[in-house]
Amino acid sequence: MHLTREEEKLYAGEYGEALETCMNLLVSLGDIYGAEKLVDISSAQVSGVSYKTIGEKGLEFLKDLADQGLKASVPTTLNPAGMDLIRYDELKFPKDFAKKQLEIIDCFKRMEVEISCTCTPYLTGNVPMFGSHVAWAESSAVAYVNSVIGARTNREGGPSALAAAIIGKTPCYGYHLSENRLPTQVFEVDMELEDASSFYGILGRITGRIVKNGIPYFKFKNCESVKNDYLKALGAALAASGGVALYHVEGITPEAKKGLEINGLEKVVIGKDDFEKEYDSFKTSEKPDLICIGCPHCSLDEIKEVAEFVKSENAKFNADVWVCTSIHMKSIADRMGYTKIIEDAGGKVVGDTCMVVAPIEDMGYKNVATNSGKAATYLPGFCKSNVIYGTTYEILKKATE
Ligand SMILES: C[C@@](O)(CCOP(=O)(O)O)CC(=O)O
Ligand code: SF4
Repeated sequence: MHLTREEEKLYAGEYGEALETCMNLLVSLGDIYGAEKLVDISSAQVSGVSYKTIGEKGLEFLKDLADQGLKASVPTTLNPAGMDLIRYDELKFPKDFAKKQLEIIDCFKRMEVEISCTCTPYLTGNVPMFGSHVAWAESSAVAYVNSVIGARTNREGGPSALAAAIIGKTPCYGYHLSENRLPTQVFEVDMELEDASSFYGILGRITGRIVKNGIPYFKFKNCESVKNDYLKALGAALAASGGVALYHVEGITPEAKKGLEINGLEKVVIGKDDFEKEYDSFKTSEKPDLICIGCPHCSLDEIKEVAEFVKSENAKFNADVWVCTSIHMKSIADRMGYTKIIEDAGGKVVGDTCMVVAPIEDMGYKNVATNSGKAATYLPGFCKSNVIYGTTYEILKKATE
């Protein structure tokens, strides 16, 4: 890989061992994947924040970097933590877990990483420009920023995104190069799109399994009903059930709008039967003990939908309801009165964390209802939960029965 003189110095340890370690990680990755050079990034999104997912080893690694005085050199946001960083006691997060989680957060703070703790940084100020290079971790955020925004990132892991944030560069290979951003398979959705993010979660689960780590190109019938929140749900499910980092939607996503060659690609038609089969796989008589909305983290509109459910149904929840979001979005929901409506009905607007990275299995939750295709894919493995799947309305309704 070609390095500039300055990069060579970093690599040779002339600016200290800590920066050398970061540089080493980036150059090794670049060498493995055949990058010719490093490229400047305009932002980073770092994952690997929950004590549940990184454990003691991860905490020690972060402490070591922070102790050596390393700092992010580009705007850098952070993935969800394992708990609400304000209300962890009230929400009954285990005390020793909370202590460790706060230590992790302290490390990131010292490294000047924004303690945003959200997987939807593109809703809270980390919005790269079309075509710009970034180093993002968190598979749903990667899918969104590549596909909906048209910025360029590989599916980074926590350490490589952090190293890129510190150096301000990432190895230029994979999705950073135009020739690797072309569709590999066409999916024609041969039915009217439903006006629900759970529909897109199912679509993402089905097509993700087929396309694996390729680049799907979607053809939809009634594109006008597609909202950003639905693309957020689609990308998240695609990235969880397959290894997708980028997808295109005809007439909607920016690179598809500029025109992409799809002649000669294999075409798969997805219809009602496929959806029914997938919904059937979740049929269960279990009653949920936790109902979770917000994977990926809720937009303001999605929080409003829950508040409107409460108002129109005059709802009182008799199971725990978590509406997971960023503290940015929560503070607007507080102002708009949505939080009060939801919490007066017995729900909680939970900041900074989610049902997957929180230690819900240690908090006594077994049967978890979700409207997210991604959460439905990860809950059994990450949290040993049984999954109940449905639209926002359907799963909230279960909390009132
Ligand atoms: C499951 C996931 O959304 C959250 C866990 O990630 P982490 O703990 O931030 O590494 C990660 C991912 O899909 O990239
Ligand atoms: S599991 Fe879902 S809510 Fe949690 S960090 Fe990943 S996308 Fe966000």
